[in-house]
Amino acid sequence: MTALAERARAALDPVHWDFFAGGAGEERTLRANEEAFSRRRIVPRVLRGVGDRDLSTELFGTRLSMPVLVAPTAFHRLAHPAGEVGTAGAVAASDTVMVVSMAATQPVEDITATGAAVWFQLYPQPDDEFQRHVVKRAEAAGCRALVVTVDSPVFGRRERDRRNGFDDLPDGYTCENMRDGEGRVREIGFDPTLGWEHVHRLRASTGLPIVLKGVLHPADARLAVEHGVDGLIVSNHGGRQLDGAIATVDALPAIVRAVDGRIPVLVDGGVRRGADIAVALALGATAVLIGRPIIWGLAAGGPSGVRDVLEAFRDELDHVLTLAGAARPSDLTADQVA
Ligand SMILES: Cc1cc2nc3c(=O)[nH]c(=O)nc-3n(C[C@H](O)[C@H](O)[C@H](O)COP(=O)(O)O)c2cc1C
Ligand SMILES: CCCCCCC(=O)C(=O)O
Repeated sequence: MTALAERARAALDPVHWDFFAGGAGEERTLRANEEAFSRRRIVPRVLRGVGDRDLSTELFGTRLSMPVLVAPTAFHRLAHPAGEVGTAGAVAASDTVMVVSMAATQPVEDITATGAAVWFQLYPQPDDEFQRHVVKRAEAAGCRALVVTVDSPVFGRRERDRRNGFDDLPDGYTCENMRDGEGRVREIGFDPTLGWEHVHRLRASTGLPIVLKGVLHPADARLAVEHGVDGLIVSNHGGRQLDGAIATVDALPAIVRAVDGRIPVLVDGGVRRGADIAVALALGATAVLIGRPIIWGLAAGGPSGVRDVLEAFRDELDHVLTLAGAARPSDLTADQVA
């Protein structure tokens, strides 16, 4: 465990630590994500006159200062009283993008009011009318893209949570963006009957870019492009859904080949160091998302802890790029990963 994770663990209620840290089943996929990055080796290029580096990256009309986004994660107020608003403040200061979870514990309007660039994550909701309501609210709040999580036809078996009896937010906390037109908080629906027609309905209901999160098979990546999706996140939900699923960096190359540059491909799961980001970029990802380390920063140090995590990733990536002979993320190539 990293020193930061240890500080977070010390700050958190043990049941909440298990919720944040845990995965599904035996947590094979949770471990596999980090192990798969650890196995990769970078093959540096030399004498390339790298000079000043430029880490900035554009996604759907937003310029990010680095190819690192904050992944959607639930329940930030359980990590720190500053909650998602605190995380967003750090994201604004680091000039990148926060993907706000549908299970956020603060209203999306308060989160975008920090000035952070925000995308809104949505579990596809079986009730179309309610889903339209949530999407319109995210649009009105200024969210710049919708991230639709497609790896959760049912909720994963989180054995730590089952042992701890943790199945709901404690009193005093709610999923603030699950309120319906009457202001009542709805349960998040998980529906195994949903298919591509659901994406069509969503496409018809919003002009925002739609990014599918949780794609691991190249055939699904091809279908996503055919169905008019604007971007993909190669993700296994940080090992919280299908235990035994392929590690994300192992799935990435085939998906990049299937997409063939038609839409951006992002990846998350197990990204812990600047070298992991460089590997993902070299294998064709446009950017990565960070899940648990952001929560550890928030739990251990509040908004400034999140800022420290983001700036550490920037610093490490810049260092790795220089040593690998790349002035920009796009200079890295797949032949630089062994
Ligand atoms: C505590 C926690 C809550 C999460 N909540 C959501 C969520 O609400 N929606 C979602 O699409 N993914 C959710 N995820 C998955 C993350 O978006 C992301 O895929 C994963 O955390 C990346 O792996 P990493 O934690 O190893 O960086 C959650 C992950 C964690 C650890
Ligand atoms: C009952 C809804 C809880 C959503 C929690 C999100 C989460 O932990 C995850 O997606 O992982």
